[in-house]
Amino acid sequence: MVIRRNLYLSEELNLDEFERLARLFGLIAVRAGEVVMDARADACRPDFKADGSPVTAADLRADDLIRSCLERNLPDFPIVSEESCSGVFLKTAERFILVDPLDGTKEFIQGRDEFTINIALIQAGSPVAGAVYAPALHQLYMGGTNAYRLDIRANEGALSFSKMRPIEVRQAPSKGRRAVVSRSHLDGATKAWVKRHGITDLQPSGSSLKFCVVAEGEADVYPRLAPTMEWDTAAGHAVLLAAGGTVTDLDGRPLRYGKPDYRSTDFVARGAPRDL
Ligand SMILES: Nc1ncnc2c1ncn2[C@@H]1O[C@H](COP(=O)(O)O)[C@@H](OP(=O)(O)O)[C@H]1O
Ligand SMILES: [Mg+2]
Repeated sequence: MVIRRNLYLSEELNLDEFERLARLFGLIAVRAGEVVMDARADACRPDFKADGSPVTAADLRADDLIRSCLERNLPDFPIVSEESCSGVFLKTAERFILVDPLDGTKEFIQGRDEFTINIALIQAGSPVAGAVYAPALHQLYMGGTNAYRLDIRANEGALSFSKMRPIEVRQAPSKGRRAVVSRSHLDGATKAWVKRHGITDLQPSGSSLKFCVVAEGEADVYPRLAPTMEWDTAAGHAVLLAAGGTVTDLDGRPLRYGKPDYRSTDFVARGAPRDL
């Protein structure tokens, strides 16, 4: 798939800026997904970063591609990416782009399909546009003003945005609520939170897909009382906001971006259950 220069600036003029950005991020994420899938054979030989987390050739190749596409299309936007984070804290940037070129690296290495490419725009500390793409599942989620899912056929030459469908959170049932939880990082505090709220229906999932599951009304809540980085959550957060959900810290304040070291706090992502 070819991404034309300045697609963001020249096309889709009838869309508002956040919708155009979400689509541009979707296009770039799908292109990066091809790179990740091509590198899947090397996934069983990861390297390890200084913090002990795994990194594969796929992470690095996708990161290169995403950065070069973003720099061509949005030259004025600073980029913070998991794999090429310069360590410079962009506190003064009103707008910046957060990238996780491969989220769910553990799932990727283990041969599972729940891994994603994530690109989001942060404006004044909030995610205002984002795309999450799961290449092994062929599922693209985009959130700007509205949220959409687009299922991609293998070897599709060009993305057809006319086939995307709007998604929104569901009204939580009074009984039988479902929580989506981390498959690889399900910790004791999150288990206790779920138990305290009387939820027994747990859906394990890898990567930022957890936000998308809530955004499309397949689950009611995603509690995360374990560490994440801002690039893990920004794109999924944008999709969920656009679908009508919320993401707050444990005191109920909206989760914000642009913190020192890009470390997130614990959070709860919700569809529509205001009492959870
Ligand atoms: N101790 C830790 N500190 C910071 N982030 C952590 C962490 N342990 C896990 N994570 C984050 O949690 C993400 C995966 O969460 P999950 O397993 O729920 O999908 C990882 O993303 P990557 O897979 O991109 O490294 C990683 O960034
Ligand atoms: Mg990640």
